[in-house]
Amino acid sequence: MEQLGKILIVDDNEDVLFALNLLLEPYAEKIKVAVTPDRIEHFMTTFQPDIILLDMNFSRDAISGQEGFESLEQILHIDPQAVVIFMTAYADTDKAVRAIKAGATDFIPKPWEKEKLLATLFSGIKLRRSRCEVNLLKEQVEVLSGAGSGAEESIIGESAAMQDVFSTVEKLRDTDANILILGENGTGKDVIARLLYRSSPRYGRPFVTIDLGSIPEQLFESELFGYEKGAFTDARKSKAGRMEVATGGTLFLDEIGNLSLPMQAKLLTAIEKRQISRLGSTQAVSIDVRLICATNADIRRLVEEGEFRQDLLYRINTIELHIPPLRERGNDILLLADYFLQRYARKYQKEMRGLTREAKAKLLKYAWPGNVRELQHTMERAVILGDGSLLRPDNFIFQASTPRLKKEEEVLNLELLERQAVEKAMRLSEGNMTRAAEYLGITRFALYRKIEKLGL
Ligand SMILES: Nc1ncnc2c1ncn2[C@@H]1O[C@H](COP(=O)(O)OP(=O)(O)OP(=O)(O)O)[C@@H](O)[C@H]1O
Repeated sequence: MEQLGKILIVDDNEDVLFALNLLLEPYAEKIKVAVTPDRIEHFMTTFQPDIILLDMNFSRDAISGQEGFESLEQILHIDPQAVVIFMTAYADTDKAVRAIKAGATDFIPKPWEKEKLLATLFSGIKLRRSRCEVNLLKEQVEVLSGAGSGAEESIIGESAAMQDVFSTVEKLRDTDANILILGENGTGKDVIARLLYRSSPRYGRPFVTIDLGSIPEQLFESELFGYEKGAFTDARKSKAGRMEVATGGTLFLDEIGNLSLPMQAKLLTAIEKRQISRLGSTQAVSIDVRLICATNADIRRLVEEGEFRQDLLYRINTIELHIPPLRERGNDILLLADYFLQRYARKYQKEMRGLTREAKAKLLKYAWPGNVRELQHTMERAVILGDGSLLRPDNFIFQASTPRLKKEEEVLNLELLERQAVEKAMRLSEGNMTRAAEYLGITRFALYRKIEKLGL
């Protein structure tokens, strides 16, 4: 049987309340009654009714309907999507017209005819549902209008490493698989996430981003799942969470490594059940999102250290895309430098054509720990401060001038490993050389030699 949702009846006549309760109980999800209008606000925030049956006349002034109009105004102020159906024993068309003009949905004279009352309530609930849907669509449109940003941006990359990335994106063109994008800061994970979205069957539907690195932990839940009015002190009106807004489309969770363990559990449940509940609500909402996640963290190490749930990782990494650091993209550095030079020369109206040979060599030699973002900022600074038609080496000043060791190289560097082992053994043995040598499995004499060699 079709359901009427949650109904709030506001009437001071106990017989009316009793009769309505009896009549509507088989059809309603839940019914609450308020015998005075001053209880309306309480029920609007705690119960969030779908339909409100409102008596026009309370005791103060029995026939003008004034109190009813005041209550209607109060209800619509709290929830502009509210469906309010007026009831009065003094039915007259003038008041009905006034009530509809003031925002009521319909009007029922008392005593009512059962069939007519039910028909009015059923069209009321339909209206309520479509109003809520329209509201969600409006939020989605807002999101969509922001999703195009960056669409006109070119993605530069001719190196083999980037061509690999593009060919994987191409293979994923018609799939709905969840993707995990891994890469250092500034490598272009966000750019690739948007490319995946634009080449997916969900293009044109919402693309919703949450940067988990930039929102405070206590807001994660309300951002992801939304909340009902009154769920917490500042929740003055209900709001759909990003998962709900993304429904039918794509949800991009940036910096997923920042998600706390309790939130990981909630996200996992939402993905598995394909439904969420807004904070302050017990009603489940179905969601259908394609997940793209990104992180610069070593996610497998986080799993080993118990900081990231393995089962969640399996859910989000159907396909893993590794975005190479800029220092592994060879000549792409120069292509990107040229691209940013043109862009900023246009922006700052400078007559700049390119870079000298020496400047190019300097850019190619540098390790770019901040990757494409660092190159972009470097070029912007150089264009602003530079003069002449070609940028020279002295237009580029880097913080780190020697190439950094790559992470894996650091891990495999024997001397570094030896130094760390000796330092650790000394720490554990609290300076006792015999014990330290035992920890390391070498003689005391060999340990002295090592300490000398490593300059410890
Ligand atoms: N291949 C590319 N071609 C052109 N511009 C790029 C490319 N890759 C990245 N960019 C630009 O570099 C900047 C950093 O890229 P993006 O924000 O996508 O990196 P990220 O890996 O998501 O960074 P973070 O780890 O900080 O989230 C952006 O301005 C982006 O437009």
